[in-house]
Amino acid sequence: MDLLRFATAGSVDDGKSTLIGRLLYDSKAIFTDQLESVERTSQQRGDEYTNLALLTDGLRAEREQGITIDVAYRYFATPRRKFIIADTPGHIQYTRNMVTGASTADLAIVLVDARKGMVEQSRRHAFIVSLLRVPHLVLAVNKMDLVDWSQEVFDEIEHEFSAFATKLDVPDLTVVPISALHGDNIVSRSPNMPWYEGPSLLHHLEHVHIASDRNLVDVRFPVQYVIRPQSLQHADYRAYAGQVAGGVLKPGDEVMVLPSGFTTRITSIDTAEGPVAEAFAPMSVTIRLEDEIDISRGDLICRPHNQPSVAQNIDAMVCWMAETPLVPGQKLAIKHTTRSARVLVKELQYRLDVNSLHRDDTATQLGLNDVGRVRLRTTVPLLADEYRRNRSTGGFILIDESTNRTVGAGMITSAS
Ligand SMILES: Nc1nc2c(ncn2[C@@H]2O[C@H](COP(=O)(O)OP(=O)(O)OP(=O)(O)O)[C@@H](O)[C@H]2O)c(=O)[nH]1
Repeated sequence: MDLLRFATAGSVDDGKSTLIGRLLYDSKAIFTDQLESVERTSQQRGDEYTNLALLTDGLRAEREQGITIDVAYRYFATPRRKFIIADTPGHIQYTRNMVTGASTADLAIVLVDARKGMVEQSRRHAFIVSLLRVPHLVLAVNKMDLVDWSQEVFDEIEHEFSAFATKLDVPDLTVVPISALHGDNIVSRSPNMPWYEGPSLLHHLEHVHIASDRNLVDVRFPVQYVIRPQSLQHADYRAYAGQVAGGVLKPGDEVMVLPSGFTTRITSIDTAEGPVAEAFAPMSVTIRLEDEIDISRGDLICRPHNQPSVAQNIDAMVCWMAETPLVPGQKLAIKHTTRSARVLVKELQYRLDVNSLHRDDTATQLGLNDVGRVRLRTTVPLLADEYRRNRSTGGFILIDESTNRTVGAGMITSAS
């Protein structure tokens, strides 16, 4: 069954937790005992309705014990599709959380409160969705019950948001009026808003076409592990494990290994479920090759006539996620696909104002949650594509070597 990964974004209290709770509740993915405890707590608190946010927040609280991860993943399924929700807490360090949650998403839902309309954060969220090139964007105008299900209010928000989205290069935008609390337009079309003719939110999530979002053209297989069994019996066995980042690989295909440049052929492709006749993104597979070539972690398998850049000069858009600013001259560690290196920040070309989309080329640093364009020089070459071509081989993270914390996320605009 096909899988849709999506992320949610909204300002505090826009109703993100309630929406996720509603989707889980209505898709019956909730364990009965968890549900009963939520119902009990709601009653104790004197809530008029079962407070679905308690469900999400309860799960979230569990996860927050585990410090390192900022994003919680939740799963649910309908007969049509499986879903993974990247649930990112809205308040603190929102850019960082959003980048983490949305970087691998097929779709992002930006929530706004119908009473407040578009606020600065809505613009920022939409901008980050476009920067990360999440292929599908949904604007969910929530709390329609609190504006009397008004078409006028909805139209105005839709209009304002669409106007901003056209400046952003958002390929696919759907706008849905909902009430997460009452379930309107979540699973089925709401009788309270007969003027709305589009799909319910879940219907859209189930039907949005994602198969063609994948890059099936450029074969990219960053090697994560070299598997070499110890036993003498299998002394000649060697296989390369990793996740396909692009293209379609098949046994018999001629391939090139970078950076060495040697060519050979694929003999077989294995998965946890056994051998397969072809592999494509985002499958995790083990590949065997005809010739014994010296390959190590961080190398990349591609087709001889379709290679990524082997580059040390990287121009990229960077979302900065640390309190201490990014400044030219700084040295950082970089993680790009399965390869690690160090970089020097050579130049900050401009900082982008996410509200006006204005480029400030007098900026001398990037602060927490800032986005800007930088020029980097790496210690070893990266096997890189432009982010717009491939989100895996075009993306990277920057790490502060003294604290080992992720301080930035980057999208490559050019590599040479
Ligand atoms: N009337 C009404 N209230 C809603 C709706 N959706 C959410 N709320 C209420 O809005 C408040 C905030 O909802 P949450 O789901 O906790 O908001 P959130 O965006 O998840 O907030 P954080 O988890 O803190 O980021 C709660 O009191 C909800 O009951 C809605 O459709 N209609």
